[in-house]
Amino acid sequence: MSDLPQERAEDRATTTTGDHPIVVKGLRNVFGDHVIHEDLSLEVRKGEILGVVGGSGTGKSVLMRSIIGLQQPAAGEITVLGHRIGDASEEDDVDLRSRWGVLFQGGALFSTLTVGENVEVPLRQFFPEITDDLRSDIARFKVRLSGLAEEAAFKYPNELSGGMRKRAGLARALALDPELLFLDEPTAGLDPIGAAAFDSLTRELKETLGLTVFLITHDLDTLYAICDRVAVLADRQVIAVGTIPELLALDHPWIQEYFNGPRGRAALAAKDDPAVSPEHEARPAVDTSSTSYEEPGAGTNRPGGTGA
Ligand SMILES: Nc1ncnc2c1ncn2[C@@H]1O[C@H](COP(=O)(O)OP(=O)(O)OP(=O)(O)O)[C@@H](O)[C@H]1O
Repeated sequence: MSDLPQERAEDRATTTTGDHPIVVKGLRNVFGDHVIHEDLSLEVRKGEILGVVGGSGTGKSVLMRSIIGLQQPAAGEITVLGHRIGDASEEDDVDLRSRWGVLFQGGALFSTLTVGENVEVPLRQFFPEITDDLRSDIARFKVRLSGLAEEAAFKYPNELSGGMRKRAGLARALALDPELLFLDEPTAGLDPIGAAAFDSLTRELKETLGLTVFLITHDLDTLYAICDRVAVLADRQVIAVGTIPELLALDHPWIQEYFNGPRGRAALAAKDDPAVSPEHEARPAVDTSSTSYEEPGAGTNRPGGTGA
């Protein structure tokens, strides 16, 4: 293991869950005889966007599912917002689940419901007492907050572009004003302009809403553009956590290949070039006044072809 996680292991002794809304210790996940995680530990800092990277099949999604209680680990302790996952009473469990939002790969929208109705699903589930009108108003607000025109609330998922579906999934993830946002490959399948716009939206929402974001991605541009730190999964563990410069200083072969390979260097060059950085988008990422269905962020200069 590199120096970075070792330092973090020492930090753990003094960790308060207030500073670290997500704390994972000694996690083990196994499917049959396939060990996915072994003694995996990770802490997510309050208010950060933590990028989670690793080769395909290293267990990024399984880690996320373990944190949100959808995957029962074979061993280990997961504490989210001060509550031990798996140990909470049913009431605490419901309270906890209302404090995070999740954008699954592909959006996971109900195809027979409109976007607005999709956003209303968690509102109905967790706040059954609110009126139909208020629920509908909240849903339309979340749709706008996610950078879609309000009219998109009345569309079905199959009437939307891939980028708009991601935003619709984001609107649903934001339905309950969460403290934690989990994003599983949010820019996968988006064109470079749509991906850059989604990155900017994520950063802007994190800052305006005070979110802590756990973001699984293969997209190097996303890592450079918006992540405060990056956690690297390899060899069944989180082998390092740090800023990209900190990770680049490590000599782990996968980290070097990932960040210093041709795509990594291209993403770094793009970040350092003011002409192509996300701050220079022609349109704001969150355009709550827009009434058009045009993909938000059109006019960005994100370079193409950098998704790993
Ligand atoms: N329910 C399950 N039953 C059996 N094996 C599973 C299950 N869920 C995940 N796995 C296996 O666990 C491993 C890790 O899967 P996971 O989806 O977390 O990988 P990942 O790092 O997110 O990959 P990718 O980057 O390709 O999305 C894979 O080998 C996968 O086949």
